[in-house]
Amino acid sequence: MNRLRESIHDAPVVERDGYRYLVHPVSNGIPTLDPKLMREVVNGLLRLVDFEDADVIVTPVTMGVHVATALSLTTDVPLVVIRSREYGFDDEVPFEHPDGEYYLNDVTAGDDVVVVDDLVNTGQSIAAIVEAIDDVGANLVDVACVLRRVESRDDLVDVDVKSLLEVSVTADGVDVLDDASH
Ligand SMILES: O=P(O)(O)OC[C@H]1O[C@H](OP(=O)(O)OP(=O)(O)O)[C@H](O)[C@@H]1O
Ligand SMILES: Nc1ncnc2[nH]cnc12
Repeated sequence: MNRLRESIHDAPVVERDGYRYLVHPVSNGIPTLDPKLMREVVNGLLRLVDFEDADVIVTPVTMGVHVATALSLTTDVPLVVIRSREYGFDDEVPFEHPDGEYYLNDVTAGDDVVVVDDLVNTGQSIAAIVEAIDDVGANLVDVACVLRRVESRDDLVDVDVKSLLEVSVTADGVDVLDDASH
């Protein structure tokens, strides 16, 4: 059974400032995240992403962390979380993110990096992260997310993002466009 696809149809949609927000266990932490769904997500991403030679998995706060943690536990690839708080370490790299200033730590030149997030919509967040990783001289191996909203796909500049499920959130509900999760 494809739990991820089913979970999309069960997910509530709330409207916030004219933006349709899909409330999904993976991308919001509510409704309750079933471990079986999480396992399916992890197994799907393991098939999609090349972790073989990765030195580090990078994810931004907040809702990419549990996905990246599960992948780190499964692959033994260490994890770095991009924070919105400054720690002041020597190699800390501040960068502009759509949500304000973010900080990349512990990724250095030559590292092979896999970027993971729960959801990509406009791609602006991912684009900022990829630029920061490029600026420190690290190599981008793969960028992957669980859910890809396609409404704003055209805003995404020059970043190849793999996703388990492409979804469209319309006034009539949520459509699944492409499913790579099984
Ligand atoms: O492709 P974009 O349009 O840039 O949007 C994608 C970002 O939005 C979500 O984070 P959100 O801002 O909801 O923050 P959160 O993870 O702290 O909930 C998601 O986790 C991505 O990081
Ligand atoms: N966490 C999220 N859930 C649903 N839609 C989103 N669009 C951007 N972030 C989102």
